[in-house]
Amino acid sequence: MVTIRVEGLCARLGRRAVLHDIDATLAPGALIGIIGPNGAGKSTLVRAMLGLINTTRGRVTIDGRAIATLPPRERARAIAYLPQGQTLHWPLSVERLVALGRLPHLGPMSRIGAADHDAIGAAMARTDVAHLAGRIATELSGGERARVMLARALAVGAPGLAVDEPLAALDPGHQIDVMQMLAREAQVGGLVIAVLHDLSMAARYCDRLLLLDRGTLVADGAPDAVLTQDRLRAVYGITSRIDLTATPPLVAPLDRWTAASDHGE
Ligand SMILES: Nc1ncnc2c1ncn2[C@@H]1O[C@H](COP(=O)(O)OP(=O)(O)OP(=O)(O)O)[C@@H](O)[C@H]1O
Repeated sequence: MVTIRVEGLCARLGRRAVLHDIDATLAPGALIGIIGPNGAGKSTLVRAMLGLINTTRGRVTIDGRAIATLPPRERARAIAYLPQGQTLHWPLSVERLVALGRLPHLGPMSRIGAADHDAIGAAMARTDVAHLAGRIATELSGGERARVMLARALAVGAPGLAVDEPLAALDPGHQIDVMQMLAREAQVGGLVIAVLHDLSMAARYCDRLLLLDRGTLVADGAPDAVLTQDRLRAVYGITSRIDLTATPPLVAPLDRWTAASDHGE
């Protein structure tokens, strides 16, 4: 089990202040969605939680230890990370690519063993890529590649999992598979953090949502507390239809908000 604590976190990228005074404790056993418009700072927050960028103020701890002091391999074993829209440069087979997820567990001279093979096989089965094992990863479709990269993250077998836009490029069936898989990871005690743009999926599967707007955490709570029409209008600039009591819950963006929207014009 792993807990991430973010206290008064501020971050700059280049000359731009990107995160402003973020406070949140992310405890195990929950699927936590990070939502917000393009450029709001979602990926930056995830990267800051993993110690992958320098922060200007505040601190991040993993199980009470400052992230900046954790050796990279230890951090990688604690929280597996699927970055947004990775490009592949090397023509590796799918199986070898997924096997890279085991690197944080291997010493410089050690070889992959039975436990590693089990983790690789299980990760490929869970992301429905076992049938692609022998294919060259650079020759896959966008959605197939996305699932292979997710398999690599799962193969780590870490108690924490941070995935940045895991649904991008996936067909509806595989989107549901991935969200169900993330929810199951959380149910068995994992800390699962997912950057999402699909608000219906976020409402349906996440236990908690963090809503970012221009680098500020403007809402943090259960989906029904966070996803309101007023908030979506203020943050995304849209009108929406929201029915969180439906099965499954629905959040449908309708239109760009304008002053006329409030008068039904
Ligand atoms: N290397 C960089 N130098 C300067 N600014 C950057 C850099 N990388 C990102 N930014 C800016 O930081 C802000 C936050 O970016 P971030 O990628 O965290 O947003 P996001 O919420 O994940 O967006 P998206 O939904 O588009 O993926 C944006 O305004 C972006 O333009």
